[in-house]
Amino acid sequence: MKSYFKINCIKIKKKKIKVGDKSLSHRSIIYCLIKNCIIEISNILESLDILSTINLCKNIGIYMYGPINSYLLASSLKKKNMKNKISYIGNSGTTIRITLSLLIKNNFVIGDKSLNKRTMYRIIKPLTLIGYVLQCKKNFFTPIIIIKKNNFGLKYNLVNSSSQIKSCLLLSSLNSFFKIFLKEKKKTRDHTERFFPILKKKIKNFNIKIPNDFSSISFIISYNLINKNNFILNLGFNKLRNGFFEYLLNSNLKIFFIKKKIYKNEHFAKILFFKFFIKKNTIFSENISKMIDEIPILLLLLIKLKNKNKIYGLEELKFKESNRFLSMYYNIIFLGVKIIKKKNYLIFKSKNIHNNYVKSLSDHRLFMSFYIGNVYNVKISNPENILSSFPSFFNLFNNKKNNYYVYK
Ligand SMILES: O=C(O)C1=C[C@@H](OP(=O)(O)O)[C@@H](O)[C@H](O)C1
Ligand SMILES: C=C(OP(=O)(O)O)C(=O)O
Repeated sequence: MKSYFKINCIKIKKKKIKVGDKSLSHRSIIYCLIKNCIIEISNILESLDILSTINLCKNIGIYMYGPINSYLLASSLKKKNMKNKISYIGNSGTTIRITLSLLIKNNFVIGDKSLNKRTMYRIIKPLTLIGYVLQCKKNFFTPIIIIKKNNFGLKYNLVNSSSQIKSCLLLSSLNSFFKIFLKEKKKTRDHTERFFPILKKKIKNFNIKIPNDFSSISFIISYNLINKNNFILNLGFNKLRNGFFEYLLNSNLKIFFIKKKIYKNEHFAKILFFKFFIKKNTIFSENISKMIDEIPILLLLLIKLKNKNKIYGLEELKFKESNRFLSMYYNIIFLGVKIIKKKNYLIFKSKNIHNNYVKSLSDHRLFMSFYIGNVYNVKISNPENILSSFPSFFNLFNNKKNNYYVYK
């Protein structure tokens, strides 16, 4: 009663936000490749990365209706007979990494300029140990084609903390007689594992409701914290993905859980956020895998809130849409912030930001982070990047003070 009374006394900004979780949207679609079933997905993310997965599945022979109004219906009860197809998957690393083991032989997967420069060694190596024969470009770049598939067992130490590699191997073992044992150095998001009990059920009809994407919501959280607003948000709440949230809590963020529920093994929450003072300084490497996609916005939030900070364990940032470790470093330096780069960590001390240009390359999180960092008078390149994960971004934050330019 006491807390309800307090909530009624503070000014709250409410806005209905619908931005389905990217990781869960990818996974819900590809379950049709594993099981013969009909899947109805609501609040699916309608972004370019998800359209890449949809495209790939259609190419393999899955019937699909949508996405329309964040709704998608997929059926694999009767498959079209399509072989030797070429699937273009844009710059979606998750699409290729989690579906590769499910593809049939002689299907080509090709990405855009940025994906074609991201090494696929991290999945090709373990898949080859399982018995796959794959062909790809020099340096393990896409296009990739599966020549032969054997599914032997495997005991594998995941040296890279990556949920994409883990999911790829787990999914490859699904239709196999042999077992796969994986050891993770650091725990990573477990959406794939959470869906396994549901897949084992003998029903042919699933309904999946996808929660809002915590990574996209982190931009909204940061924007409101910078502007000192109280606000309520609905979001997905996976404990292996809420490192950004835990960091804010440890830095004295005050929150109140209005609602919590579990649906199909995934956690949903409605949270009221209010009051925030930064207290903490160092972020250690054991926390990074839980906030891997939120690092760019966290860096800008800390810079904006005038803080001195160290962030360790950033090696995995080098394998994203851009080498985020370097691209964040160079862009921040150009804005006049004192920042020191060591092998895998950054130390920075914030101060007022200069006017300058930011190159977001082909990286959606870079564009959105610098935009929310509210660095007025800074020109940010390639606004079209937002289409990868957050197409409604400009509906929520069009402050007309930021400028863009196109960099080719
Ligand atoms: O499994 C997933 O859906 C993802 C895992 C993460 O990548 P890594 O597995 O390479 O860390 C994350 O950065 C990506 O946006 C989505
Ligand atoms: C790294 C990301 O995605 P992907 O690997 O699917 O390109 C991301 O969304 O930040």
